[in-house]
Amino acid sequence: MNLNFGISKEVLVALNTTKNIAKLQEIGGVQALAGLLNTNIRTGLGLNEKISEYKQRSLTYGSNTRPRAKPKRFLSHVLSVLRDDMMIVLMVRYEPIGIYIAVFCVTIIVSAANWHKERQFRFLNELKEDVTSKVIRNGETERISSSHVQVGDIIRLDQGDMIPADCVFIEGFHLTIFEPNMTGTDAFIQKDYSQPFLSSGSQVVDGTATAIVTAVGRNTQSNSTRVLIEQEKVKFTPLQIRLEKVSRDIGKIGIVFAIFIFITLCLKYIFINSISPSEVFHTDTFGVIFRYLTFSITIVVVAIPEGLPVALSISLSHSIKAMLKDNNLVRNLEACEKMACTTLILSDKTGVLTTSKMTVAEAWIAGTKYDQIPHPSQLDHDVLNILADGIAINSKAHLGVNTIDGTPVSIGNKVDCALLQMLVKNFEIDYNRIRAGSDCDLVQMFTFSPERKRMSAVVRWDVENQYRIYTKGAAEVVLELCNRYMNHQGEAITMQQQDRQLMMLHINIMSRKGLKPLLLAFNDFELQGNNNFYDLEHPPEDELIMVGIMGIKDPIRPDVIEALQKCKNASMNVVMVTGDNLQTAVSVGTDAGIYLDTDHVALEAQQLRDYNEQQREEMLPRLKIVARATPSDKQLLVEYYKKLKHIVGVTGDDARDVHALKDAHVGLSMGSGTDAAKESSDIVILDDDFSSIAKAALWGRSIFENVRKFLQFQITANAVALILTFVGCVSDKEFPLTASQLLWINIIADVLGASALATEPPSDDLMKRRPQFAYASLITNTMLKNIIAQTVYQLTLLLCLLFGHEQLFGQPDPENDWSYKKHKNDFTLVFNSFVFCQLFNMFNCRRINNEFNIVQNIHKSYLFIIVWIFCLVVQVVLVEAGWLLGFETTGLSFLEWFVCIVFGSLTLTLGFAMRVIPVPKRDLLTYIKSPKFYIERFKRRSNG
Ligand SMILES: Nc1ncnc2c1ncn2[C@@H]1O[C@H](COP(=O)(O)OP(=O)(O)OP(=O)(O)O)[C@@H](O)[C@H]1O
Ligand SMILES: [Ca+2]
Repeated sequence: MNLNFGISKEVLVALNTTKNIAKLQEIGGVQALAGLLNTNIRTGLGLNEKISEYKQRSLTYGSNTRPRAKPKRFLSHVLSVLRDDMMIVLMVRYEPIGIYIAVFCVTIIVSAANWHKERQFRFLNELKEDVTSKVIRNGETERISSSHVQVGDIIRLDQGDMIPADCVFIEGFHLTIFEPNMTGTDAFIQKDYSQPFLSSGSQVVDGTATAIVTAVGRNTQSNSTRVLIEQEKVKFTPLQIRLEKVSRDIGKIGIVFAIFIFITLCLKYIFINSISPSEVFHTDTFGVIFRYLTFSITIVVVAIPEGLPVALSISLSHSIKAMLKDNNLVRNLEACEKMACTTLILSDKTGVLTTSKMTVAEAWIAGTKYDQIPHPSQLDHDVLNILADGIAINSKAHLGVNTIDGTPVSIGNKVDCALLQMLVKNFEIDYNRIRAGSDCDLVQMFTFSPERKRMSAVVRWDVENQYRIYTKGAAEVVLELCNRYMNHQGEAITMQQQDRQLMMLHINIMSRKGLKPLLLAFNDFELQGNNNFYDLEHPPEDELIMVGIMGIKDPIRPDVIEALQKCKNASMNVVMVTGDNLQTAVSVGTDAGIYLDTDHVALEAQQLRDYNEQQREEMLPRLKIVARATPSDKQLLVEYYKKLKHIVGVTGDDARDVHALKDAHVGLSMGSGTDAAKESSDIVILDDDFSSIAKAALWGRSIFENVRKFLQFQITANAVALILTFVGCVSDKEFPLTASQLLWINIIADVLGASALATEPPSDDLMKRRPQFAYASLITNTMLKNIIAQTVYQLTLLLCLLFGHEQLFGQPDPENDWSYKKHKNDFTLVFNSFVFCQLFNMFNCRRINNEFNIVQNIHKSYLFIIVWIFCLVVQVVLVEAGWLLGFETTGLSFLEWFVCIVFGSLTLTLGFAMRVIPVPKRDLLTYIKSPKFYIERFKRRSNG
């Protein structure tokens, strides 16, 4: 027990973990609980709660931050790179200083890349956990960061909110929460006095409530288990897994090469020096053999494309950062890759395709149609009052001002905000006065749901047992519930068949203009025997009196048309799924450019549900618009399209969209949407804009593209280096490239190449292609063509230099040629030409789809330029002054430098020539199956 509070942390924690109501009652219920926690269930933490007391609170009960693993420090990254066994082997041996420099460079660069990557993802994690909560403090509702929520805080929960900490229900209407369960059985649960315990991390799906916080941070039930789970799972994206495999396969080839080279070298040594078996273990021989071993290991290091996973990581983290600039917050790494493969997007209309800046454009009020909002003097007093009361009371929205810059902000449902705006601006009525007024004893609220497409509020009159219900909602739905309408004088008139038809006509006219027709109605009724309204399950929404229809305009976003066109070019289908009626949807869809051709289909969700499977399959490819849809329809659509082998992206903002968001390959939630939706999504579209989705696809595609660019570069360099070394070893040249040179080449081919090519900004051409097939070969035919051509060219060239050096340049004259120092000159020439070939080929690899402009957008690839210049400078230093560092090079003459540069730049010419040679469409590498496949097939054949 402590001094300030009447209840200990342990008791509170136990209360929520055991969900023990008896225990709560023993304490004396929530009211008493609040007392023990020095708080008030209506006004929240009090004024006298000074800063020191807030501190005392968090000292006693903890703070609401999620426990997390400590970030790895740079040094531990360095150590984990050094732990790489092969590096150690290279270091223990006495070697010229050059090798240490090389090892040092690799270590630092790889560690830096890993460290940077981890920081990036950590930053993202922080962003994605940045959730706010509404608390009542000093009687005012405040929005604070969830991490500042304290035990004893009274929090306000509305549809879509995330519950920030464990808490106990105080009061509310129809609170339904979605509790993600550790056992995987997620469930919707009704919460009230009988089930008052709310666990942190749950989402409010329906209703509203206030609750008192009882446990925060690591003391909450979900967090104590979550930490364990988070520590366990190291999740790789599918592409990462594939690249690991590619990397391993290439590594295996390298090992085979290395073993072969090792044996060849040893045998050659033994033969040439005709060493007898007894002399093999002689120290001299042993030293030589050990040197061969180190060399072979170097070959393995070169062969293993360590840069490949690094390239992907760099590309991923680079893309994620760039996507954030484009207002896409990536919550799940895998989503970036999947965005590249997405073939279909199920998009909401409101807010995504439209601006969601809603206004009332037209109205039908009490029997008269107005082409714009009427002046209040045009309306009967009673009519105006009922209209205003209905709008003010039957809504949870607010029009506020931004405290910082004074701009107006609207909080809550956008339709409701549009109506409030009309009250304030056109009718000059203060909705807050109505809400606070004596007429407004709100006893029950039936919040809006996309299924019911309407909402209602019930108020009690001063007169006993007299109540009034205000209902508003989708016009044709609420019209069904009305049997009377108000006329111009404010009298309730029974609705005849022809009246109803006329109303429908008005609704249709508004819809065809792309407006959302919203019907407002009310009814007075009596409820006998002091019935408790909290128990009322179904709202008394029948026999309503219709007051008016508001045509609400929601303009299309200006850049959406272009973005939709981009998706079309990229063969990404867009299907609009909306809760609006069919006519409104078709009108908006046509304007946006979704629904154009005669074979496009627009239908209501009900129709879709009624179709049989065959009808559906026939219609789905042409489907463009689904109207009157509920979140569960969205989920169904995801399922249908997945069956048709589509990679489906789905947008969602409502708490009820969580299932669709989770089921889809890529769940895209809206920045303005509910926390629940965000929590279940893979990408948060911060600005809600559809064009950001198109950009996400572009970045996703660019990841594949960049990995491929690097792959082409790396494989060429590897193949040439390995074959060259191999030929050198079996011939009389022994080591055409020394171990330190090979390591430098390794740095270029791996880490530097990865940094240069994996951070390339995407070109717009990417969005002119079909979506990436998720399991398409990573090496396309075009790449294969380039790899083979370059390898053949470079090898021919280098072997000519290696074996024909003297024929080409003549016998070096020791007196004139200052650079002639050792016989190693010809090796230096080979080394230098090799590096120059790679440097020029790096340009070729910038564009791997036969594009001719290989310097396109080069000014934006700043890392490419930096890396390239860095390589160039280091190379010149290594060649001209490398011997100082023990790098086993000699300087080159001007002629030799010229030759290296010309030979290197010829790779560009070759690259251009290759671009015109056509290749078959189907990836050749897909024909090559793993040995397992052939074994299986052989078994099948021999069996059948
Ligand atoms: N606050 C509200 N009060 C009453 N009725 C509403 C309200 N908001 C929307 N409606 C009605 O319910 C219908 C369906 O709304 P729903 O939220 O399902 O779709 P939406 O969000 O408008 O469209 P989308 O699915 O494209 O985002 C709307 O067409 C409108 O007529
Ligand atoms: Ca390597």
